[in-house]
Amino acid sequence: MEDAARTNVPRGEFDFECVPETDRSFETALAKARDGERLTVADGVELMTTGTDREGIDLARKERVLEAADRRRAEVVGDEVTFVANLNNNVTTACNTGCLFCNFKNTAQNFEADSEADHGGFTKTPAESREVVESALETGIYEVTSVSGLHPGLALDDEHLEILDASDRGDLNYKPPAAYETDPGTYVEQMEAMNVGDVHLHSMTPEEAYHARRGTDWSYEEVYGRLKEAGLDSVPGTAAEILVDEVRGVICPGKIGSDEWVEAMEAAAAVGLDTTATIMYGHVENEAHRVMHLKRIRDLQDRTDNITEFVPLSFVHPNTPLAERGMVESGATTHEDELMIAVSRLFLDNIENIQSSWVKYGDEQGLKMLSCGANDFMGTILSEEITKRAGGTFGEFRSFETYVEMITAIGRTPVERSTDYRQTREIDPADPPFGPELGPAADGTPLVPESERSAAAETVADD
Ligand SMILES: C[S@@+](CC[C@H](N)C(=O)[O-])C[C@H]1O[C@@H](n2cnc3c(N)ncnc32)[C@H](O)[C@@H]1O
Ligand SMILES: Nc1c(NC[C@H](O)[C@H](O)[C@H](O)CO)[nH]c(=O)[nH]c1=O
Ligand SMILES: N[C@@H](Cc1ccc(O)cc1)C(=O)O
Ligand code: SF4
Repeated sequence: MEDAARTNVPRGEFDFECVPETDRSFETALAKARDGERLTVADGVELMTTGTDREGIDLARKERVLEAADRRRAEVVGDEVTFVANLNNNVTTACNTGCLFCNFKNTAQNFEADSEADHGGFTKTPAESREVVESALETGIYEVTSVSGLHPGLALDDEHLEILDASDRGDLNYKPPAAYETDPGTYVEQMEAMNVGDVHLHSMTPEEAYHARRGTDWSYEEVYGRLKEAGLDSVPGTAAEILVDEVRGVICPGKIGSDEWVEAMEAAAAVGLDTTATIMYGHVENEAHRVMHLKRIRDLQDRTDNITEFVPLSFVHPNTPLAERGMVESGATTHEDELMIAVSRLFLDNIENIQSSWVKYGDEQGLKMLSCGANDFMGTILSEEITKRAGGTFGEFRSFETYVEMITAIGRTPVERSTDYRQTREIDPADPPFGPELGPAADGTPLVPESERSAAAETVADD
């Protein structure tokens, strides 16, 4: 009875050990933040809650936190707002991991060759992935981000397939690829397929790397080493969610634990790959969990120094199991979102770039975040499935023109960047047209996504 009640309690009523209580004061924490001193978790909690001495968010205090973060942003990275010309290419939505915040996935059984189910998901063969990337590359894109469901037929490479085929363990989340209507190939084959013409391949989250070594004694170094060989350039630090196991136990009990996530990220760093880091917040967790997560990321970066950006991902709730089961009624409020960005900037003194996601916040609030501590405004992405399927409504593409217009409207400088931020190009707003120039096939021509390209061609044909 108690168990059932607990899994259905609304937001804020979970039985967590970590709670936002401290013996510090908001004023002391803010003074430390303004002086650039390294913050403790207690300091971070004071800032994130605008003081544990008061109920709710104190709006005057919130403004002071945002101001401190905005000032820090200006000191660390100046007034430039960066963005990248990239494409999302998700390989498959088949996944049995069962994360309760996710509506991107579809039950893998529905993808089997003999299934009649109309599941609405997709799997791409390596050849299909290559086509998507090739076509985007022609338009001037130079990064492909690829994150996918943990398809039971996906293995690292042929050697991994052999190991999985020979195993009689029933707990490996494996079924031979031939059992599925569409064969996704192996991870290595997908990397090789997407590694077209100097494109930067940003793929294989720690959760995917875990899937790519299941049933073997291979280390994460071994796995990331082979993937790098196949063309992988950097690793998306998603699957982090909240790196506190009592929260993971509620929202993603099927996922790797926090320690293993960190282990995989360290391995990626050890083989010379850059990574990003994320937090997905605004579901069942509290402010203490958010700051403990930041601490784990800061500690990791102290050791690896390979995290190029931190990305707060605000939970999108409408179509998710968490919402459907009545475990949450909404995502974070705008005030919480702003504090999340600001405290990330102040707490993560060893990560230069804080990303504002227009997918999660929309244009207006996404721009506001650039004055709350964020300095990066994501990428063009061309297609988006994760947030859309969860019920997000902010679309799937932003053109360079839109970026330049938005960023200049808030008095900041638009700057095109490479995935790793090592290459940047300031854009002159008085010199249109605007298009990517940093990639191999990027000659400044404005980007037009595939859907609009065919629509435009039809219009011409109609005339
Ligand atoms: C959908 S997974 C795909 C990659 C891989 N299956 C994994 O879990 O790492 C990528 C990330 O999307 C984010 N995500 C999923 N559902 C979301 C939602 N409803 N709102 C916000 N972010 C979400 C999570 O942070 C998750 O780790
Ligand atoms: N914040 C979101 C991102 N961010 C990733 C960037 O687009 C880019 O790949 C990264 O900065 C490396 O250059 N991507 C999404 O699809 N959705 C987001 O909400
Ligand atoms: N795929 C993630 C976003 C993401 C991807 C790559 C990153 O490096 C960071 C964030 C989402 O939409 O939720
Ligand atoms: S977040 Fe990733 S692992 Fe979890 S259900 Fe969604 S696709 Fe699967």
